Amino acid sequence: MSNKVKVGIAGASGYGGGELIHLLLNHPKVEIERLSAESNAGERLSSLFPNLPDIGILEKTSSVSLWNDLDILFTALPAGMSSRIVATLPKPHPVVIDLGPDYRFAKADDFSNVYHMEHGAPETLPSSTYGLVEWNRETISKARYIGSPGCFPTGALLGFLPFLHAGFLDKGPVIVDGKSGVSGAGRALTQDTHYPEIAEGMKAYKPMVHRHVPEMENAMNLFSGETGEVIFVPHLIPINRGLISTIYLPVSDDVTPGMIESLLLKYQEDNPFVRIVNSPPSSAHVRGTNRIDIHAVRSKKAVVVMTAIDNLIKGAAGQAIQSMNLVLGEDEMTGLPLWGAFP
Ligand SMILES: NC(=O)C1=CN([C@@H]2O[C@H](COP(=O)(O)OP(=O)(O)OC[C@H]3O[C@@H](n4cnc5c(N)ncnc54)[C@H](OP(=O)(O)O)[C@@H]3O)[C@@H](O)[C@H]2O)C=CC1
Ligand SMILES: CC(=O)N[C@@H](CCC(=O)OP(=O)(O)O)C(=O)O
Repeated sequence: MSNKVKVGIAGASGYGGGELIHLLLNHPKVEIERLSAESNAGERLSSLFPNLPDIGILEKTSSVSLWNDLDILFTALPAGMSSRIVATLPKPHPVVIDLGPDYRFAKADDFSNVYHMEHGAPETLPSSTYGLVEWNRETISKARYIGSPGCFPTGALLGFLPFLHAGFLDKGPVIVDGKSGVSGAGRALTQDTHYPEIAEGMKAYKPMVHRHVPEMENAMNLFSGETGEVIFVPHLIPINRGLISTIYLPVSDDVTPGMIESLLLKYQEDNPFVRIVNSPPSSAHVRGTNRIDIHAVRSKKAVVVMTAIDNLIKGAAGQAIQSMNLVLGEDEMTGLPLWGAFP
């Protein structure tokens, strides 16, 4: 009998779910036991993802018995769905790692204010935590429910938190300019992500009102104690994968380039998926990896921090597996790609 950890994936027909399967097939400690979908329930995995092997038929997410005897359940579902599934599961049930937003806020009201819906299982929130691994390892390793961060908050928080934590921020807001590839919007067709609408053009969307603003502000407070404003404007750019964040941080005069360099080198030393690079990072250099590349420059009154991640890996499936590794007591890098192909 195999002594591998049994995992299930709810939402296996989407981009997040597909990337989880791709990565978990190369993970030495786990066996993928169950896969589910909604409109695609009944389809074979390889007909939905010809890049993946034919490992089974996707069942209906709402069949509760699917998830009972697993060790880990990944949910890659629209907002509100994973907590509704959790509410139906008899206890004890697997540790739940949600790629969506249901477990990103500690309070049900905060979730409801941002997502305009009820939380499906508020009684589970005290056993949950935010899955930003580099800043929350200890708590993640003991949590029952993990809310993996959104893709934009991942790229931004991992870039600006070291500076805030070190007390370098001067008065003023943190400004984040985010640029995401189209897979960030999920697999379902919409007019905004339809090929002619997005190819050969770029645009900002939801300036200042994106749902990732409260998520960033909440995590900023949690991990650095700062309560300031995050000004965030996301942009959709015509690439499949990749997310770039350019962050403008007002800093006091006594923060020298030498202090910035030592801070970032220590950050890299402590975090195996953080790489400090000596020129602005490219989405092409992190594609297919769980890395975040970071570069920072000092101007007269600010530090500009530039980060690049693969939105489907470090921004979603890879980061969720990094959390799973902590829950399992494994090295956090197990089964995760540090380097990728280029070009
Ligand atoms: N894409 C990204 O870069 C990132 C995504 N996320 C988050 O991860 C989650 C999944 O995103 P992503 O994979 O991109 O989305 P997709 O749209 O690609 O996939 C959504 C999945 O949810 C299923 N689904 C849709 N409606 C329902 C429903 N009513 N009940 C149950 N299942 C349903 C779909 O099933 P079917 O195909 O059968 O309809 C599909 O498996 C979202 O919460 C997203 O915000 C987080 C970080 C980054
Ligand atoms: C390009 C694009 O559309 N990206 C998505 C963010 C993807 C993500 O991380 O969303 P969740 O917070 O729901 O997990 C957006 O801006 O809505």
